Amino acid sequence: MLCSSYKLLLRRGRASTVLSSRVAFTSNNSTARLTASFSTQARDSEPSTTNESSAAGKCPFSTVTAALDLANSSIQQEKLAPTLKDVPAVPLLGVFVNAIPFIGTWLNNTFYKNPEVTPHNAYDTHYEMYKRYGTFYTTYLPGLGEGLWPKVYMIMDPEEMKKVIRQEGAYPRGGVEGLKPMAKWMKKNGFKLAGAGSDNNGFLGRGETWKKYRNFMQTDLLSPKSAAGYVPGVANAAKIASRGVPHYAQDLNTFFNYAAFDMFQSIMFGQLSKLADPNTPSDPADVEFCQLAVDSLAYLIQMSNDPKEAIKGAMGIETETYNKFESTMDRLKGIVMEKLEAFIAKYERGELDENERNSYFAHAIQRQRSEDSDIDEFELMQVALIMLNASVDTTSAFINWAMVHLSTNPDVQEKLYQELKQHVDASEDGTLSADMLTKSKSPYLHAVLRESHRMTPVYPATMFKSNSVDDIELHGVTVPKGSLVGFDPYPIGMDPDIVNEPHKFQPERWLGDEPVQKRKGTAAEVLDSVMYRDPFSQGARRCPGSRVAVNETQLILSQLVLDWKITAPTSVKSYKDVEYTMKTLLVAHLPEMTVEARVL
Ligand code: HEM
Repeated sequence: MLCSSYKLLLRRGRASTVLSSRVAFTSNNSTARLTASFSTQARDSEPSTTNESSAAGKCPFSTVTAALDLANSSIQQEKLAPTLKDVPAVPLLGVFVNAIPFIGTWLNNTFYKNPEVTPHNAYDTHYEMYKRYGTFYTTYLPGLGEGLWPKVYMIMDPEEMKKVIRQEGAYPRGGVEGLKPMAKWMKKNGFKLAGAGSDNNGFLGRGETWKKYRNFMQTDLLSPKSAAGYVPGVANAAKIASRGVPHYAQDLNTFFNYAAFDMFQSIMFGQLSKLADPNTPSDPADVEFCQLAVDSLAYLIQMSNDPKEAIKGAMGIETETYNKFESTMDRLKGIVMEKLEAFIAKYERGELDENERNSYFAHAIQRQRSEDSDIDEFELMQVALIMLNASVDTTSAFINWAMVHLSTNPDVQEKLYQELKQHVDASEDGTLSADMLTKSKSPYLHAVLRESHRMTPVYPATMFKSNSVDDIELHGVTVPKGSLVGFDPYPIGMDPDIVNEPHKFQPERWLGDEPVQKRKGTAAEVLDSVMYRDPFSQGARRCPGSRVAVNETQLILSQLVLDWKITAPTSVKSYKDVEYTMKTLLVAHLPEMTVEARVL
């Protein structure tokens, strides 16, 4: 769930073509120097945004200058500090000139030349934008930006993004804000989470309603201690799930959705749903829920990403996609509410077992029933529904990409196996524990996930924030209060001027202090910023499920690597041979793998 609507402009693809010329970065032999690249030289006054294109022509339908012709690119002459560039766009549809009926493609090909966006090319598109517009540009994304010109400032400098976060105020903008159809569905269903009056959009908005439910939701979930408390249950769920992998070798996408579901069920209810192990019975309602969770969010994101859908939605039109979304959510709600009611009844009868009593939901019932609580039981169930809905294909998307890299880099998989094996060999019962997964105990495991995030983030732009409090200076440009600023860390991590052999999966880049020291003072230094580290965003809206999602990912990958040697077919040599589709996030299409048992 997240930066949903942005996916628009920027989707998919392998960043197979890379450029050596770059805005904002200057090369000193092979080493690009940071000093210049991210320096923020103050300007006397706010410049108008510039489109430094060599204008193939003026579009007859707008005042916008036509897009940069790459052959005549002036990028090489770019100054040291990034100059704000402006992506050519049309009113309402923004950069999606193609979406204009009948003449859109001609118009775009002739004048605008904006990259075509498909559900399968986010990585390529993001890199292409970097190539054309550098590290600081304005783009126009309906469904994300607001109004006639849905403007979004895109930046890549972590220190500049921190300034935006500091200007967010008490009610920061959330990635979920663009999910208007979800707010509509919640209202139709009488959810208090939907907010009311001036606090419209509730949990998805930026007011007291968000704060109230966010506080309730993240308690017992987000702190390191709370998340660690769920590790034994998740480890158990992962161990059972791992048994199912040979059965799902042809359909690992389903396997990881089931595994993510199983692991989160152990957190939420302290129960073992065992969907990923076909040899144990499972509840058909759980199987149906998994599919509904994946489908409902995919429809939701599709509505935010498709400019026509976004505009129709803003006009109150219920499209075919909206209707599909609504019926999927209705069914999902039916399943979830029944499950929650059954759990509450069991709680009231005092029949929960020890694992269930220690679960997130059992604690949440206690908190909801405490004297100082301002949450009623229906609100509690709404919070749980949102969490359950967000817990399946977000986590599985993250795991999928790591599996792509492990299965195409057997040496990495072997090294990870050796690291993990020494821990389980030394343990009493051979079970993975929270202690084994710390960075100091399992540095290679952490490095594998960091490298996977660099090359194949679940979405290239990790956060969209608004400077709600005041105007702000970004790279010397005054950005008016209330602007939307997107942070796009992906391209820099894939730039061969900054990262050696960026298409090679090398966890060693993140091992120990030496690589960090080497990056210091170079353009690559930004990669060590906390802002570049993971896909969960930053600030008060950072994903509340981030810690448990990381634990789940580490546990299932570790268990799989301990139990099996998993190898991609020879036709899939690296992540570049793996297609992907934008759903809730970028979902890698996992190929059929060879699964061989390890002998412990
Ligand atoms: C690897 C898996 C996951 C990724 C990559 C991910 C990523 C994100 C991101 C980027 C955001 C937007 C943050 C922002 O607005 O700045 C977000 C929000 C959210 N995530 Fe996650 N997430 C994951 C797993 C989960 C899980 C397991 C849950 C279950 C609790 C969850 C629940 C939510 C909720 C409820 C929000 C909205 C929070 C708010 O607006 O305050 N996510 N997530």
